[in-house]
This record gives sequence, structure tokens and C-alpha cells, in this order.
Amino acid sequence: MAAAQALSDRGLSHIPTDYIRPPGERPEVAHDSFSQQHNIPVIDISEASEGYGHRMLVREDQVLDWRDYFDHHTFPLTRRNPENWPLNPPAYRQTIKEYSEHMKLLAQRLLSLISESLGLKPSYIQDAIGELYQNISLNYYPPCPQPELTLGLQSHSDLGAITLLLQDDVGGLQVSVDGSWFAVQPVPGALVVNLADQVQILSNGRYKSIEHRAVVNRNKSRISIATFYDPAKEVVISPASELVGSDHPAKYKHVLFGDHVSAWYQKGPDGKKVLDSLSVK
Ligand SMILES: O=C(O)CCC(=O)C(=O)O
Ligand SMILES: [Fe+2]
Repeated sequence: MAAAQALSDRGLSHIPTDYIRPPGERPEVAHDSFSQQHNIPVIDISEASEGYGHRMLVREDQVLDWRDYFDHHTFPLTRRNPENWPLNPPAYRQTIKEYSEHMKLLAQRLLSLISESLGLKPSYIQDAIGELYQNISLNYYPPCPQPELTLGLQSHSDLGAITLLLQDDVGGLQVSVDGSWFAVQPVPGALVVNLADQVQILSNGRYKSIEHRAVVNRNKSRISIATFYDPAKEVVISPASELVGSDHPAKYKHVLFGDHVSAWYQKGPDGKKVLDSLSVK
């Protein structure tokens, strides 16, 4: 059993100190007023070997997130090995496969529209990203005895181009707008579209990646499924030359996507600090 769930199941009244965030990073609102009945489907990940755990960063001194997650590497097909995915329920592998294909098409449609809205050719962002690296992350946030002291997922922006997020009806996703946190209330049947860092760079800052986090609550567990649309680690991303000129200079340095990922996992995202470090001063 993964860590946060095991702690939750132990029925502790206090959370371990390595989950306690410094006062300035604690959520102000405890989301313990949700009353909907919620049944969590049982998925057996005990056989699974594809990236799962509860630590987000490689640093040892990190504050831990009250979350367990499980990753599926779905594109390119050379990374896909359904043998690593749960066998139960029986439709699981086929469902992930179909879901990944639909999410790919939807993300591509959205990226085309974003490219066009910038006056670029529809395939611009997809061409810049190159071969799609798609991961599907299943996040599980167990009930937490002290939700006011911790976070399910620390503040960050997503690293790639675009993220499609499916959340259940419990609620917990928050976005930062002008320095304040706002809850993103679940809408049945709807996906949340989060723009990620590479679209901010490619659009030379005309689109902004969204800083977000997840809070947990005392009574309910919550599941969210994030589908990430990323470039390969070898791809260099830079502002579109069409969007750079003498009256609007490049706002970001070129970045090797792999370096962006390493900085994120080593230093910690700390909101959008990793992206901010690429700003041209
Ligand atoms: O659980 C959520 O609502 C957010 C998940 C998320 O931001 C992520 O997986 O990157
Ligand atoms: Fe995210």
C-alpha cells in the first residue's frame, strides 16, 4: 500500500511532521464541507511497476504531499507497456488505451486553436513539441486528519504544453489568480484544461501556464486523472519567432525540455519559480 493511504488508514489524529507545510504554504480553507456520497473504485496496482509513489521531488528535505499517484506512459508507443498497468478491473488496460487516444486528439485540437489564436499556423505548437510524450497520472488523495497543515499536491505549474484533468466530485483543485487561491469546483462530465509552461514560452508569454495545487479534506478521499502532453526531453523550446520583434522582445530563454524537468524535480516547483528562472531579465 502506498504511503499517504497507509497513513490515512491508520486513523492518526496528527499527521507526521514531514507532511506539515510552513505556515505561508498552508491552505486557508479546509474543504471539509463536501457532503456528496462518493465511492472510490478499487484498482489493484500491487502488480504495477510503472512510476508510482508519493514523493514528487528527488530532494530528501522536501515537505511531502498527502497524495499517492500512479503513472501510465501512453505515448509514444515505444514507451507503452500495458503489462505494467493494473489487470483489475478487467477493462482497465483497454480503457486507458482508448482514453489516451481521445485525450491526444483533444489536446491536439486545443493546441491547434491556441496556435491559430496567436496568428500561427494550426500545427505550430504541435510541430514545436514534436513527438508526443503523453503520461496519464492517477492521483489519489486519502482523507487527512489535519488538512489545514498540508497539501495534497504542492503549488506548481505543469511542465509540458497542456494538461487535461478529470476530477471527481469531491473538489480540491485550486488555481492561483493574481496571488489569491480559487477553488475549481468540479463540473460533472467536464475536463479541466490547464495550460502548461511550454505554451507560455512558445507564445512568448501571451498565454500563461496556470499555477495550481490540490488541498485535501478530513472526510473524503479524492481521485483526479491528469493527462500530460509533453515534448521529448531532447527538444529545445523557444518563443515563436513570429511573436518576437523589436517592440516585443523574447521574454524567455531557449530551454532544453529535459533541463526544465530536472530543475523542477530537483529544486521543487515552488509555484512557477522554475519557469520564472527562464525569463530574460
Ligand atoms: O488533483 C488535482 O486536481 C491536480 C493534479 C495535478 O495538478 C497534477 O497531477 O499535475
Ligand atoms: Fe498539475
